[in-house]
Amino acid sequence: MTSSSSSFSQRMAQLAGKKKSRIVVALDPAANKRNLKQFAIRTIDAVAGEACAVKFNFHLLLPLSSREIAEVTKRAHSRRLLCIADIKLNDIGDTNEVALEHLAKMGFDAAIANPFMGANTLASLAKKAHALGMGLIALVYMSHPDAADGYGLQAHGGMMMYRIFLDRAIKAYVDGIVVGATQADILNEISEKKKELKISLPVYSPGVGAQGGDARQAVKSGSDYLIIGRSIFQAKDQAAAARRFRLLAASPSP
Ligand SMILES: O=C(O)c1cc(=O)[nH]c(=O)n1[C@@H]1O[C@H](COP(=O)(O)O)[C@@H](O)[C@H]1O
Repeated sequence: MTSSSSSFSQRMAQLAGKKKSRIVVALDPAANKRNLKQFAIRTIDAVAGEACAVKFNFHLLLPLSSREIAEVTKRAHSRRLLCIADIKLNDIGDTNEVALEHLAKMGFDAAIANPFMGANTLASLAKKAHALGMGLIALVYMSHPDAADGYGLQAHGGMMMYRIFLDRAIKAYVDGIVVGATQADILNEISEKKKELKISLPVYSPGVGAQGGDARQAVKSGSDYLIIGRSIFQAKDQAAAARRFRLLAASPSP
């Protein structure tokens, strides 16, 4: 799907519209799980009708070969799911670019990066991603309990780190940002900021379910897509679990 002429954000929006789904399923098997490729393919087949993308973290990217990963991304594409590589990239420009090139070859449609790398390096990376036909998603405020230790720091001059990251993400023309579903205040603030700036910047929110975040509340606060792992792939009936979250996200609480 990387060869398509439309942007990653457009492809996500189209699939989300067609499937009436805001769900991105994180394929994060435990370290002792066997047959990882089969796990990924089975999960993809189960959730394909309920989700618009799948996300690969180091759970799969480290143990599988690049050929196996390419087979899995191909399967996902055949089931109309986009593929996001979650490597939270944060390095010097040259290294970032080599990483993106490898991910593009394996069939990824987008990658997640950390704006901590710096404003110019992030902007170059977004440009590189677009040249490869990929999207870039930037972390702005993570979902875990001590995310405030980094994203909630006050930087030099008194500005909060997450506001600096948001500013970098906007100026770099990234295709989306990550803000935890557990960060309702930040989601609301960013939603207001987007309205004020009249920009459309898709917000991807992990943290629903296993981490305690609420799907309906997150969407009400401004999440466009929900990244959900354990609550879906560990369910006995993965399709039913994905459907439940799809429907919850489709009807945000009043
Ligand atoms: O970038 C991410 O995807 C991410 C950012 C974040 O702030 N919090 C977060 O949990 N994630 C990822 O989202 C997934 C969440 O999985 P569950 O907690 O099992 O739903 C994992 O792959 C995390 O690495």
